[in-house]
Parts: sequence; structure tokens; C-alpha cells
Amino acid sequence: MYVVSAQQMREIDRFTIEQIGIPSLVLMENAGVAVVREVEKRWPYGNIVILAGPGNNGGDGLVVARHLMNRGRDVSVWLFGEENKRSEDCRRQVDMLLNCGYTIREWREGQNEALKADMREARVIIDALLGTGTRGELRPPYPLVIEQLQQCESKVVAVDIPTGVDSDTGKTLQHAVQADLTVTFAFPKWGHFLYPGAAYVGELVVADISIPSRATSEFVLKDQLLTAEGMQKKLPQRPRFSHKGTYGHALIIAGSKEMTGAPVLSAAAGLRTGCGLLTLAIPEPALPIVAGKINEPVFWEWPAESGHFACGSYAFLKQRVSSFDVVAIGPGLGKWTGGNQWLSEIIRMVDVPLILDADALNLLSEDLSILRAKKSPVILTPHPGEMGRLCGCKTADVEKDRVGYAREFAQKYQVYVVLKGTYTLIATPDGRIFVNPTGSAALAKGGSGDVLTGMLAGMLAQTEDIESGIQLAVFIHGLAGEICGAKSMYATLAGDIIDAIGPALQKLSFAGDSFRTDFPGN
Ligand SMILES: NC(=O)C1=CN([C@@H]2O[C@H](COP(=O)(O)OP(=O)(O)OC[C@H]3O[C@@H](n4cnc5c(N)ncnc54)[C@H](O)[C@@H]3O)[C@@H](O)[C@H]2O)[C@H](O)CC1
Ligand SMILES: [K+]
Repeated sequence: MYVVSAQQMREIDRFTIEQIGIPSLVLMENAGVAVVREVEKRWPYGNIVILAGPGNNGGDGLVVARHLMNRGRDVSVWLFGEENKRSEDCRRQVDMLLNCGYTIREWREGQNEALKADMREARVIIDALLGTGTRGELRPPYPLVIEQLQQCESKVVAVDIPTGVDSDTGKTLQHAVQADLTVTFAFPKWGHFLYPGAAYVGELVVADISIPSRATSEFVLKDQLLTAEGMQKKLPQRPRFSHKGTYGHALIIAGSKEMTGAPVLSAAAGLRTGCGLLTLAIPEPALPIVAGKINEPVFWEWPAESGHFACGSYAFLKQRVSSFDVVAIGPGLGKWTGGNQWLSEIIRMVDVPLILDADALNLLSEDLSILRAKKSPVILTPHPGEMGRLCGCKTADVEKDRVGYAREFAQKYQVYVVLKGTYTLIATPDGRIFVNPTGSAALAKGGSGDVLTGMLAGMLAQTEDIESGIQLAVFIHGLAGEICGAKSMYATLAGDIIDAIGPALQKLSFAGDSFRTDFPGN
């Protein structure tokens, strides 16, 4: 499913209306009916207050009002903005409501107490004040209305996007509506996924409003949201007539004398994700400890220098490197003098997909030019701090423009970037972005990155298509996090995420129509 900007959505709308001939009022009707459906599903009883602005977002809200009133629900409608500034379709909706004999209350300063009282009593408040047409800081009376709304106990449903959240950047204005549910139309917008605005969205529903695919195909849309349906189709088959060789051989190069846990987590996660064989390369003094904690991998003892991987011992890797389907380097490596050189030699040698994580990213940050020697697709899995080091900027800068940093780096160095965080982003060398919707706060703990690296290795060992392998690993990692989060958001350990990989795969394999991911923020 595409993720679009407000401008792209407007162009798709215009094409649908002008070239296809679907009247704008039909799109609006569909949008309003979709909101009604979601409201009635969740809150079939209780009174409803509708706050409608002067633009088409307000028009959508008036459609919601009409349908709920038709169904006999107790609805009060408050209309904002001056009459002469209303959009044409909003005006038509006002007329339709009045022609039905329904009442609309136009907001005036003197009536603010009445509005407050109405909102306090409401089971549900519909925010149809402003949508993708918002420009600049909110002008009065919206800041006041939002403050009042925030003091109510009612459930809040945002039409398209919570008022005060920028639909392209996720930036919030001084006042923004905190929604429990947002129903958006045709495609999700960037603001639904980017912090801080994303935290105002609540549950997100993307409703079909009858935009035909012809209208979409007219435009170059390249960024997408991963969906359960799409991921299910890409899940590698597990035929009965198969053996361990069928599912690939992953090599994970990890660990140091001080860090013996990370390699265990990555290896276990890789094997649980389904690869047939997994070899774990460990520096010599750490090997007995690591091997004492896990039985299933094949171990490869690597000469060490002060507890870290020693340079100059690549002959064996050179001989064997093409027998692996994927190589992952990073968890628990630590940092040491000569580390960048060591990594550089490996990057030069590996001719299968290569995943760089954790300390491999820190070693890489010392000299990024070693990436130029890569012979195969490279996948980097930074968290925002590591992304900042790679780009030579602050973590906060990355957080402000996750999409921009991930996309630019991926294109500049011709690598895949998996930028971790709430809504992990996957950026491709040709400049596309995939947004992952799965995950939970249970994943916010040390070790969950090591698990993801192992899962990427385990999945890429099995899949021919790199992009699909990355998407699957990221999506299933998030699903496993949701399963853990349902037990406890606090008490989850990285090992629990590994235990949840099986149930997550099971959930995805049997995903039917009812499957929905829990968007963070619920
Ligand atoms: N395909 C679709 O997604 C469809 C979307 N619909 C809805 O249309 C809105 C966008 O409508 P538009 O008229 O362009 O803009 P808004 O209603 O968001 O706002 C315009 C309105 O607001 C005033 N305004 C702008 N900025 C401010 C501000 N800072 N303070 C105060 N007032 C402001 C401006 O003057 C205008 O009067 C989209 O979100 C969907 O909800 C269609 O209905 C169906 C197809
Ligand atoms: K809104």
C-alpha cells in the first residue's frame, strides 16, 4: 500500500474527479461513510459531537453527521469558519443537512460554553476541523477548541489526520488533537508514521473511497507501507520434500571477550526464522562461553587480538565465503584499533548479501569509504544513534527527518538501510522507502537489535529476493514484539522475542481477512 504526501493525494483526487469523472461529492460521501462504519463498529451507543471546519475535511465531517442522524444517533454538529470561506463541497453538505431538517450550530464566541458542555457529555467527538489543507499555525478559535476537547473524557476520532498534525512531516503545531482513532482515505500519509504527529493518530484505519488504480498509476508513487497481506504472499514456502540445504546457510560474525550474549541471541533468532544451517564465527577466547549457551550453530573459532577479531586471518573465510548464502557482522564485536581495516577486508571478500549491524556500523563510521569496495548487496541496520554517527550528525537530527536521512544514505552509498525505531523504515539503493507498521514498546530493550540481525540473516538465507527478505524479517520481528507486548510491555527480554518468532510466523502464515497489526500508539 502506497504512502503519499498531501500533494500526491490532491493530484490523485484531481485526476479521479476530472479525468475519470467520479464527482468530488462521491469521494466525500465515501469518506464520510467509511468514518461512520468505523465509529459504529466501536461505539454503537452514546451521543456524538461533530466539529466541522470550513474546508473539505469539514465536508467529510458533515457527511458523517448526516449518516449518523439518519440512523437515529444523537448527534450535535458544530460548524466553524466564516460562511464565505467554506469550500464548495462543504457548502453543499451544509445544504444537504439543512434540507434533511437536521440542525447545525455555527460556532460563535458567545456559544463557547454550550460547545464545552456538549463535548463534555459526548461519547465520541469527531475531529473534522482541518485536514491536509492546513497552512501555518492554527488560527482562533481552533487552539481554544482543541484545548477544551483535550479536557473531555470522550473518545476522539480524527477524520483523515488529527487537526494540528502536518500530514507530510508529522510535525505538530502548538495545538494538536490527540485521537483514539484516525480514519484516513485511499492511502496513508507520511504524517501518520512520523514522530511526534504519529503519536496523535491512535489506531489508524485506511479506508477505500473508490479511487481507481488507473488514477494511481498516472503518478510515480514509490514509497509503501508493508501489509500483512503482502508479507504473507512473500513468506518462503516450506515444502515437505526439503532438507536443511533447501533453506540456506547463514554466517554470523559476532562477539568479543566482553560480549558473549549478543552472538547467542542473533544465532538463535536466525535459526528460529528458518534458515537450514547457521555458522557462528567467534573470536577464540569468547568461543567456549558462547558455545556453552547454544547448541545448534556450527562454530568457527577466529584468531583473536586482545579479545577481538584479529586482522590478517582471512584465508579460511576466502575459501569458504561463497558456501554461505548471507553474512551478518556486528553484534557484540566491540570497537578496537584496526577494526575498520578488519571490516574493510571482509567487505572486499564477501560476495553474498552482507548485513552490518551494531559495532560493525560504528567501525564503518570511522571510514565510510570502505563501503565502495563492496561486491554484493549490503544491508545496514542502524538505530537513530548509529545513523547519526554514519551521517556525521546528531541523533536528534535523524529523528527529525528519518525518511530523508535513510533515503539519502541508501542512495549515496547504494546500500539498503533499515532505520530502526517505531515504524522502522527500509530504504533501498534506488531511493524507495518501505514503512513497517508492526512493533511494540516491548522491543525497546537491549538485545532486540541482535535478534533482528539474526532474523535478517535467517530470512535472507532462504529468500532469493533481498528486498522481500528484509521486509519479512523486519515485519515478523515487529509481530514478535507485539506478541511479547500483549504479555508485558515491561518484562520482555530479547530471548522472549526469539520465542515469539514461531508464533509470529504462524500468525502471518494463517493471516486471513481479520488480521490487523496493532499500530503503535494504540
Ligand atoms: N482523497 C482524499 O483523501 C479526499 C479527501 N477529502 C478531504 O479533504 C481534506 C482536504 O480538504 P481541503 O479543503 O483541501 O483542506 P482542509 O479542509 O484541511 O482545510 C482547508 C480550510 O482550512 C482553513 N485553514 C487552513 N489552515 C488553517 C489554519 N492554520 N488555521 C485556521 N484555518 C486554516 C482554510 O482557510 C480552509 O478554509 C482532506 O484532509 C480530507 O479530509 C475529500 O473530502 C475526499 C477525498
Ligand atoms: K481532522
